Amino acid sequence: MTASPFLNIQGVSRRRAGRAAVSGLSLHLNRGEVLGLLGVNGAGKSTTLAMLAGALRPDSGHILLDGQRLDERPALARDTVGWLPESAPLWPELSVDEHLMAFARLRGRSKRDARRLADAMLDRLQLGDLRRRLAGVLSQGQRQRLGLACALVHEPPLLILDEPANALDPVQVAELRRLVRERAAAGSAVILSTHVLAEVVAMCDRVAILHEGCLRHDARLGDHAALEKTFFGIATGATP
Ligand SMILES: Nc1ncnc2c1ncn2[C@@H]1O[C@H](COP(=O)(O)OP(=O)(O)OP(=O)(O)O)[C@@H](O)[C@H]1O
Repeated sequence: MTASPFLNIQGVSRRRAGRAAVSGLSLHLNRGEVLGLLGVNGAGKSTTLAMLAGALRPDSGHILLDGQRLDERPALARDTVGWLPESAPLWPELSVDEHLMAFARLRGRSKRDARRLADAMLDRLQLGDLRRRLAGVLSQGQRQRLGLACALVHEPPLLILDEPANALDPVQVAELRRLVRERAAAGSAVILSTHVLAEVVAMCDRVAILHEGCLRHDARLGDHAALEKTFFGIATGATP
């Protein structure tokens, strides 16, 4: 008997501003896997990720995490998911350290546990020197790193990253790649959206391509040239 997938998206649709943003999406992901979600602007990537994080409700269809329906267990996303949205939701008047403590506590960790996790994350993302700095005065790349740290701090089994390399310098992009592979090796399922095909090749095991809200491709990753051909075929309409 095959075990059911950790993340199981079953025929999910969602309209936004009167138009179909995601249509009948079915997709699954196992622990330890890294899935890259690709698509042109407006393809429905962020809408999909927001639904997985429990921040948007599907109009129809179901999302199951570890066999449980997200819509029936409101706390499930909070406990299970780490989400870096397209623009990291930070409080300008809180410090880097206060953010990490707040996120770990919001995810149900004890004060002592939160302290341990926050310290580990400050160290891991080289944010130690910035720990007392207010989020409101961080550079764009530093804010992105803090957003990433907030998504990761409670060591979530499902990690959802919406364009995680945005604003990061090349050193931090390399660190991001290591971090993603590390989380997957530790048993997390990771789904990330990006516009950079090289990021998918560097980080992912599988790639899914959305076009006009519909899943058009879901396969194990080939090389860069094969991915480029598939992506442009779908994006330009050359692949029917
Ligand atoms: N807050 C919103 N209100 C209304 N419509 C929205 C909103 N956010 C997105 N949409 C619409 O939903 C559709 C899918 O958008 P979405 O942001 O999911 O695409 P995306 O693939 O993430 O795009 P991008 O690569 O540009 O970030 C688009 O038609 C977009 O205009």
